[in-house]
Amino acid sequence: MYLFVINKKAGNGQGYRAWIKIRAVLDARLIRYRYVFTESSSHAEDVIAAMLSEPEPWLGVAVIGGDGTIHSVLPVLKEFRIPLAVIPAGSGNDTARGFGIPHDPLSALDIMLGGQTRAADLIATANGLTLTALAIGFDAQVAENVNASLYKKICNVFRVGRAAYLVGILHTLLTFKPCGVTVTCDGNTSTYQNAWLTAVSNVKSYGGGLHICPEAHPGDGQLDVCIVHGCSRLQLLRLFPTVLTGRHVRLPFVTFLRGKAVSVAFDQLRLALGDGENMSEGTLDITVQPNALQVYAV
Ligand SMILES: Nc1ncnc2c1ncn2[C@@H]1O[C@H](COP(=O)(O)OP(=O)(O)OP(=O)(O)O)[C@@H](O)[C@H]1O
Repeated sequence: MYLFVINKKAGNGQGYRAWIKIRAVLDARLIRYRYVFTESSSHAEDVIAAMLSEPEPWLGVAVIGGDGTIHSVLPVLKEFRIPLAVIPAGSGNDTARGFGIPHDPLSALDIMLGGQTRAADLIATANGLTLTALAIGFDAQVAENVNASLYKKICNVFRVGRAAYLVGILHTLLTFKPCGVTVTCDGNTSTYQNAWLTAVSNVKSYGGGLHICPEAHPGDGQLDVCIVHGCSRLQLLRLFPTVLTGRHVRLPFVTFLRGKAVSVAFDQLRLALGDGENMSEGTLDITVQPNALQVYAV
């Protein structure tokens, strides 16, 4: 028995359209499933926990939505030890990208029905679990601005979700001011002046395909950290096209760290997002939870 969790709003309605296609295939192939349309993160947690408590032989929870919807089910999947299947229907879809899951809903369904799972680490903070990446500082502010914007909706209509993040970078550059950050990684502490962002990542990309930590692997038991510091606005602007391909690793104002426990303290209050969802605004103590989740992937 599979449980489908559908966020109709994800990707500006892509969630619902994907579900219509998926349901037709499930019915035609006589696959046993149940489904639920969730309204919010808290609704999802409650309703999924109640359903998974029923004595069914649950094979997996398939999320039809974006990274935020997946984020909402992580605690319950971890608790019940049920594998996650991803049917990408959001605007960013970095979870799908990180696990090599195709964008087409029926191809993604085939990955789940293929039955192969991979162990994935989770990123843990006092405010909850994250699967893809924690974005702290400028990158979080970009995502926050994008989520609240009209241009995200327009880009989703034209199925160019990534373009919304590029507009968001320009928008955020106009107001954001860098400050110092102190990062402790597995006990080693360093301070960086004029820091724009610190990303703590489990997969290579965030923000709809920005390869912020190109060496990250979701099952390696490690957190990959990228700190961008000591550069001008123009240099930051020129950094982003290079992040699309991961070429920013060569830039002198980009520092990478890797470890199991990371603490990030900006000198000023900075927004932190996990999987694109609001996590906190203060110092973050972050640890990796190795192999805490199974994900259907090839
Ligand atoms: N389980 C859920 N059911 C319904 N709505 C949810 C759920 N979890 C989160 N949400 C809300 O729906 C919003 C959109 O969902 P989601 O983040 O999955 O799609 P997206 O923003 O289009 O894609 P992406 O996160 O991949 O860029 C979230 O930001 C959150 O406010």
